[in-house]
Amino acid sequence: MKMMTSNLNLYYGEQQALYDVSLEIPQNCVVALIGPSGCGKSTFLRTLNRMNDLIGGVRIDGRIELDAVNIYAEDTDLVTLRKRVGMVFQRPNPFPLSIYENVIYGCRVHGLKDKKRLDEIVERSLRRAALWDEVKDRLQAPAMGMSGGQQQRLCIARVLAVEPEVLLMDEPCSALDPISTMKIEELVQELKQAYTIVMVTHNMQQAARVSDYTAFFLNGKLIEHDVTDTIFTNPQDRKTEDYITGRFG
Ligand SMILES: Nc1ncnc2c1ncn2[C@@H]1O[C@H](COP(=O)(O)OP(=O)(O)OP(=O)(O)O)[C@@H](O)[C@H]1O
Repeated sequence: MKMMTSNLNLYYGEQQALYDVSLEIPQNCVVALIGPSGCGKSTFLRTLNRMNDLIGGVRIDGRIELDAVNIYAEDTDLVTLRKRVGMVFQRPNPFPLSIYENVIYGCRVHGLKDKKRLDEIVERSLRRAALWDEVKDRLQAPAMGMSGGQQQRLCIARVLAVEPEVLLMDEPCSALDPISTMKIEELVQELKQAYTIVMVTHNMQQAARVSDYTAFFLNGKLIEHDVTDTIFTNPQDRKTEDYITGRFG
């Protein structure tokens, strides 16, 4: 898997939200997107699997390549793209279905029916999402009855069930308590062995703890990106330094 953006600009109607963003996303790494509110982190994240297409009046130019193919090409199949590049949202958003049905939701959409195969996928995905032991005896229980942290891991299991290559996470811990947050952070560390993860976070300690690379955005521009340790100990740009030392944002 090789993903990169080059000279990416995005406009909401007349208003430009991203300026000339060029970023490479290395395989089997965690890339953290940081920056003050409104700087374009979520907008950038959503371009990577074309979720912005769902918003009226959005226009982009520049390129986003997945394995050297422009994902904004006219013949891109969006269902396949979003299967390869899955997304986890800020607030856990399970469907009002059982735990089991939540996990295999995407597989059903893709037409899979074989019960034995679906059972395997449920177990494998819940194990990968570090949730299996907590729910294996109540797979038919409603997902809405789980804790917020469990619901978020269920949403991760739901994405993993369709075997993505890239996982986009938009502040996946912002609605969670500290213990659930720690579990998700540990899980992200595990998952990067098999997946590539791009994560928006407001929390700089979290970026420092879990990511390999960090990209700092300000006013729609990518100011600086580098190995996470370098960004936090020896940033090149004064604006990055001001942000990570808490002078603004
Ligand atoms: N659906 C939309 N329609 C119009 N403008 C939008 C839309 N979504 C975001 N914007 C604008 O684009 C800019 C970037 O917003 P975005 O949500 O990407 O920033 P962010 O860094 O993720 O912020 P936060 O950390 O607060 O979530 C902002 O000026 C915002 O107002």
